[in-house]
Amino acid sequence: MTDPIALRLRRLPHGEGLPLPAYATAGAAGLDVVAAESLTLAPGARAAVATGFALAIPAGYEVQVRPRSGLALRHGVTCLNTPGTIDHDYRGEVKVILANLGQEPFEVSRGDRIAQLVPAPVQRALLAEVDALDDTDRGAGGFGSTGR
Ligand SMILES: O=c1ccn([C@H]2C[C@H](O)[C@@H](COP(=O)(O)OP(=O)(O)OP(=O)(O)O)O2)c(=O)[nH]1
Repeated sequence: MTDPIALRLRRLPHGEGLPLPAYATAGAAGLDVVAAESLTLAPGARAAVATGFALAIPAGYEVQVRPRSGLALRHGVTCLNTPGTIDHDYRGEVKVILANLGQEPFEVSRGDRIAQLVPAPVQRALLAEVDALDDTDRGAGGFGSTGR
C-alpha cells in the first residue's frame, strides 16, 4: 500500500456524535461514511443525504464517493452518480446521492453506513483544438462496433 493521503475533516453541527469515516478492516479501500439524517427513499427516488462533515483535500487529489455493494445487492440502493467526485477545492458538506433502484421503500437511519470514500490522484488535461485528428484502425467505430 502507498502512503496515505492527509485529509482534513471539519465536523458540522448536525454531525456531532456521529462516527468519523473509517476503514472497516485493515485492508479496506474505502472509508465508510454514515448518514447524518434519517429518511425514507421510495422506490425510484433519490436524495442528497447529509454526512455532517466537510473536507479539505490536497491539491492533485479528489475523493470519490462510491456505493456499498451490500446495499446495492440487498436493496438496490446505490450512489446515482457513482463515483461521485469531491473536488479538492470544495468546502461544503459532503453529500451522498443515494438512489433506490429496488422495489421496496428503503429506510436510512442516522448513523447507517451509506457509502464509502476513496481518495484518488487527479490527472488534469491540457486541451488543444485542432482541425484534424490522426488516423487509427478503429477510426470512429465504437459502442460495440468490434462485436458485430
Ligand atoms: O456525490 C457527490 C458529488 C459531489 N459533491 C459535491 C462536492 C463536489 O466538489 C461538488 C460538485 O460536484 P460535481 O462537480 O460532480 O457537480 P456539478 O453538477 O458539476 O456541480 P458544480 O457546478 O458545483 O461543479 O459537489 C458531493 O458532495 N457528493
